Amino acid sequence: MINVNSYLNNKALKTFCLYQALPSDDQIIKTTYTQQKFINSLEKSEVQIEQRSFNQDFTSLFNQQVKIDQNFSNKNQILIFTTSKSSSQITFIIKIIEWIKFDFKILFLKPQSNVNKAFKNLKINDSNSSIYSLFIFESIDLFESIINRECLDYLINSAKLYKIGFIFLNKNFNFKTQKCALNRELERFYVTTKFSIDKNFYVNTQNNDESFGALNSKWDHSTRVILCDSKNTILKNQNDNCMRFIDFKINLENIKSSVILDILNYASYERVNLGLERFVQIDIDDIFVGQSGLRIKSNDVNELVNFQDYLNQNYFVHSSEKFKFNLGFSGYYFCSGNEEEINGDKLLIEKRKFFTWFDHTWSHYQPHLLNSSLLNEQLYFNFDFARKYDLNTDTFYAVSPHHSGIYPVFNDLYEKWSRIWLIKVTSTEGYPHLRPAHLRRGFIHNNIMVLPRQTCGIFTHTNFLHDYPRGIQKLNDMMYEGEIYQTILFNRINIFMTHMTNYANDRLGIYVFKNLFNYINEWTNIKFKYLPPLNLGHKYFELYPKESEPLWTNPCIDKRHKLIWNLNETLTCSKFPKILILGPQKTGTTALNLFLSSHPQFEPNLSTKEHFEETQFFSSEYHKGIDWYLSLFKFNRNDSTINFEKSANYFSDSKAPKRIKALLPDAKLIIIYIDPGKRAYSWYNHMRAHNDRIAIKYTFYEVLNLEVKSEDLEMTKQLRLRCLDPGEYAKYLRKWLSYFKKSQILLLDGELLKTNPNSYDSKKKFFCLFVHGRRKCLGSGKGRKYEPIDFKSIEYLNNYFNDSNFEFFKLIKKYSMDIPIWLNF
Ligand SMILES: Nc1ncnc2c1ncn2[C@@H]1O[C@H](COP(=O)(O)OS(=O)(=O)O)[C@@H](OP(=O)(O)O)[C@H]1O
Repeated sequence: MINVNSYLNNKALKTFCLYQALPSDDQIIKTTYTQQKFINSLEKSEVQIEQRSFNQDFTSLFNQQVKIDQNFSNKNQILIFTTSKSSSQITFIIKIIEWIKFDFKILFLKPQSNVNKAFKNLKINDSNSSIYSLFIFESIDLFESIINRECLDYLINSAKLYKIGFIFLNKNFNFKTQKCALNRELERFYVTTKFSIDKNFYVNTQNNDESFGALNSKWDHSTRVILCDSKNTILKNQNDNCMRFIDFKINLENIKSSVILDILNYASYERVNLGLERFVQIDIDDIFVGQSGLRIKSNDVNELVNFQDYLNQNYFVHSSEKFKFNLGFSGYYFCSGNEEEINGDKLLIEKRKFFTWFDHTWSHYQPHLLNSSLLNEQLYFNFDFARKYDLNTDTFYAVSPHHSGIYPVFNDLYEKWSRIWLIKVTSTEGYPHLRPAHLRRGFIHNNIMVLPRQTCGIFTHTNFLHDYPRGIQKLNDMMYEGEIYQTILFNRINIFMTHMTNYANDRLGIYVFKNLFNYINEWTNIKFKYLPPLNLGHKYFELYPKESEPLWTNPCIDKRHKLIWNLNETLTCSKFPKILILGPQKTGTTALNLFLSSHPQFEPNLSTKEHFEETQFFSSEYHKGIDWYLSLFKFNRNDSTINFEKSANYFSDSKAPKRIKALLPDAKLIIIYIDPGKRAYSWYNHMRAHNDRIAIKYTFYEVLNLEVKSEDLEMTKQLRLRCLDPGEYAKYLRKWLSYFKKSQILLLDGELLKTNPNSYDSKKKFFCLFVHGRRKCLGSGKGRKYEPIDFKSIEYLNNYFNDSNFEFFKLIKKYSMDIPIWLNF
């Protein structure tokens, strides 16, 4: 047995045991555990961790498995413990958490799991303290089955102090929620029980333990949510009767979505909180577009104005801005219907000041199908139309037909929108994909904010109640607790898409929003708000700043995207590279690039003056978009040609793994390793060769030890970091393995790449190719001649990289990858 004090003072242990929950060493010592247990727990790995973050990874939960990502910044993470991916309760709760955009992690546990190891992997420490607000267990049985659970128990002990709530799901209880009623007095929750609590409803009456007395007896409006522990095991030895434990003995799908929000809110000590405000913008696309017989007439226009008033008087009562329908027009079709419809168009223009207006292209053309001058025309003609009829287009907002050009982005549209219409905000249903709708997100590209757009069950072809696809009941179901209702409940900002014909004929647009708003008003305390599009855009990215940077997905694997992408002969799916050489820098990546290129089946990216041989797309050039990226690759001559690229800084770039995963999920990745000390020295010499002031002025050893003048310190630190950091191979390899399967990654020993006999050039002192009978070596910038590394630096580097190399060694052993010759332990 080791001395507990010294053991607990060990930094590793602090991080091991959810340090966020441990305010001081004194308190840590209260937890008693033995060394053996600790060691055991580290040995066995029975747990997998999946990191989920709303803007990091859009593929739905079960499409891919992302393990251990230490790069979590969100403070209000939810940690989900489950045995399987297929538990319907877990799937359901995850969908809601994704919908409301809270970050979460999933711990996959085997029954009887040792959870300590998983907690260690979560690497929770001082700097990311209080990261969790809620732990959700698949069931109470799973919770109880966890062995070696010191950390978990400690966490429970300190749950109240650190405000971590617990929810236990259980699928065997069929629960009805008729007794729910709205309490208007409560600001915070949507639905609560009205008067007294029905004990069978929320509170488990079996539990008579005194420690629960306060919870059970003091249940009232202010206690708010469910607290119980049927088996009386979790809280048994705790004196804390105020912990927020929630045991769901219900089937989640049977309870109201608003109750689930209440519960998440309550259990997380209000940190999972969407507030009650819901911003709603309703676009009416295709104004003036539509077949004669289905278009709006005068009475439809009057009805639309009346309905807008009705919404303002009844539902947008808390909004400082008056709600206005946002009308997307195509001027070319103005007055193109029958006589009654022409009057309708004219009346709409007469009533123009009641609404806001936006460009929907002059003749409803899809921008991606137009060349530059036609696109100009489309935008200018509509612009002139707006001026002629004095339309209120001061919204900085536009939407293109069929979302064309918005996502996948068509740079020409973005550029012309900005220039001609001063557009700053748009919306689409297509980012990252149309389905699943709850994962739709926003992004900013070329200074245009792209907001997610929601559907509300009505489309251009749904104009009559009697022929609503699969019956009107289907539409009603969507409004009453179904998808449209949930859309408003779970999205703080909603932009709905409707069409002109939805306000003519049976006026399904009015039918849907009247009933929907009424139902929400009756059953929740939601406060509807309106903001003009530009302000709404700012609000969106204020709420979700992490979404601003786009994550490009591959249009070739999404049918809808493919249809509205700028596909032509030079831009085609086969151009996407299938192999990426990731680096790190100075390991021989150029040599490998050359060797591969000389093979007739492999085609490297084109080099241009601007970026030489490396595209660096997934690191620094990402904002240029995929059309730019693809312009750097040749159109494939035949099916067997494989495009590839090498950008040696991808390896240690923090964003490259996520970006490559999103665009090229099946790519093969090549990583080359040499002794990290040699790599560091090679980089130093590379910088000297590029006349870097610091590298010229100071020796390698001085740089490593920061033995420099104070005015050079900052720059030397940067150089030192570039020398050393990419050599921390385990750290980066682990990250790549959290995004890609092991089978997609090829590790190459850079020393072998140098020494593998092919044709050794005694002058160059490296292997060179023979192409058409002539020797082809790499240029003078590769395989430089410089002084051998000094002994003190070698010693320094051996020391510096010792732990990291050992980690790397263990990692590649664990994944049964080849161990490089230079790495021996
Ligand atoms: N065949 C052949 N010819 C020349 N050089 C070779 C070859 N094979 C591997 N090497 C080693 O590659 C080192 C340069 O690595 P990179 O090409 O990855 O550098 S870079 O990051 O692209 O700048 C380069 O580093 P230096 O020796 O420091 O110049 C070489 O050690």
